[in-house]
Amino acid sequence: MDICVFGAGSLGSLIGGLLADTHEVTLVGRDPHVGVVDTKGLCLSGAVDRHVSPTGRTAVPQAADLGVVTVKSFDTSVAARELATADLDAVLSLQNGMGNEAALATRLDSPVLAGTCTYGARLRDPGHVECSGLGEVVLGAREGGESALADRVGTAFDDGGLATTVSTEMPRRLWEKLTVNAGINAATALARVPNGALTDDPGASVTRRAAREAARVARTQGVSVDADEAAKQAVAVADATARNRSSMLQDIEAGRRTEIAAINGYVVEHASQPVPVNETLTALVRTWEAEHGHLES
Ligand SMILES: NC(=O)C1=CN([C@@H]2O[C@H](COP(=O)(O)OP(=O)(O)OC[C@H]3O[C@@H](n4cnc5c(N)ncnc54)[C@H](O)[C@@H]3O)[C@@H](O)[C@H]2O)C=CC1
Ligand SMILES: CC(C)(CO)C(=O)C(=O)O
Repeated sequence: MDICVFGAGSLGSLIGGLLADTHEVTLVGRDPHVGVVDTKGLCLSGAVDRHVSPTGRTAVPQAADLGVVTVKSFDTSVAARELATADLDAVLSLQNGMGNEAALATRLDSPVLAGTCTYGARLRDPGHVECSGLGEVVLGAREGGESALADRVGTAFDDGGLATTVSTEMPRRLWEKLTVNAGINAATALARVPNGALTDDPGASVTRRAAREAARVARTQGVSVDADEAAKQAVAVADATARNRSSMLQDIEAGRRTEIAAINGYVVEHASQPVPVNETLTALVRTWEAEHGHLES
């Protein structure tokens, strides 16, 4: 399969790198990283130890069987505009946060698949990405149901050695991931603590309440997510990833824009009843972003 990974930073480089021995992979990102990949190859380290040779470029190729989108959620619209210039048989988002698939589908003619990813990745140097943890990719039709296309992409990922599950319930899967991120990311970022700090009160109380609020909003959107189960799962993931610094904490520590709008901000935007914990977390992260010049356009 000819695969174009658009947004070859940490996650895109890891996923593209893992697939590069089995498929024709092009990493689309920014120099110096993609330039080094194209001339010297890509080194995978950490939980995976491999040197692979995907193509690296800064612009979208003319055509590919599959476009995999791994930009941060706030770059999805720009990514869609650039991907629209290519002839793609399908597009798959592996991003965190909600709204990415809809943003892609409204701008692209290609069918858009939804996906979640629990592999951990961190770009260490140009041409070098570290796998900070093995996980799995779950993918399927973005509105749920059976999909021959999802089956084909799932088989291609499986053949490439990625732990992959094809799901007929992607709306629920995406919301379940969102309840976890709503419970963990902003709280750890604001408190400047690893995920494990949220396994006991007072932190766990914030995590449970934010996850419950998100689950309730999911139900108003017609997606059945149990609030108590979501609360338990968010704390369980915080425990299972206790030593992780969440992606939002890493963004804040690096002075980068965060994905708050696609996580707690999405919960607030789609709530028909007050969601005070998500409102507070969103406002405080946005306050930090305003102080650091990341006002949303
Ligand atoms: N890093 C991880 O372990 C995981 C990340 N995710 C999610 O995956 C997404 C990506 O996360 P990361 O890889 O950590 O972010 P990242 O910032 O390392 O990678 C995104 C890359 O896209 C590039 N990019 C953005 N717009 C571009 C454009 N127009 N043309 C070319 N390149 C462009 C950026 O330069 C950057 O290198 C996020 O939604 C994140 O929440 C999900 C699971 C794990
Ligand atoms: C599940 C969690 C919180 C793991 O750190 C994550 O997905 C993130 O950091 O974005």
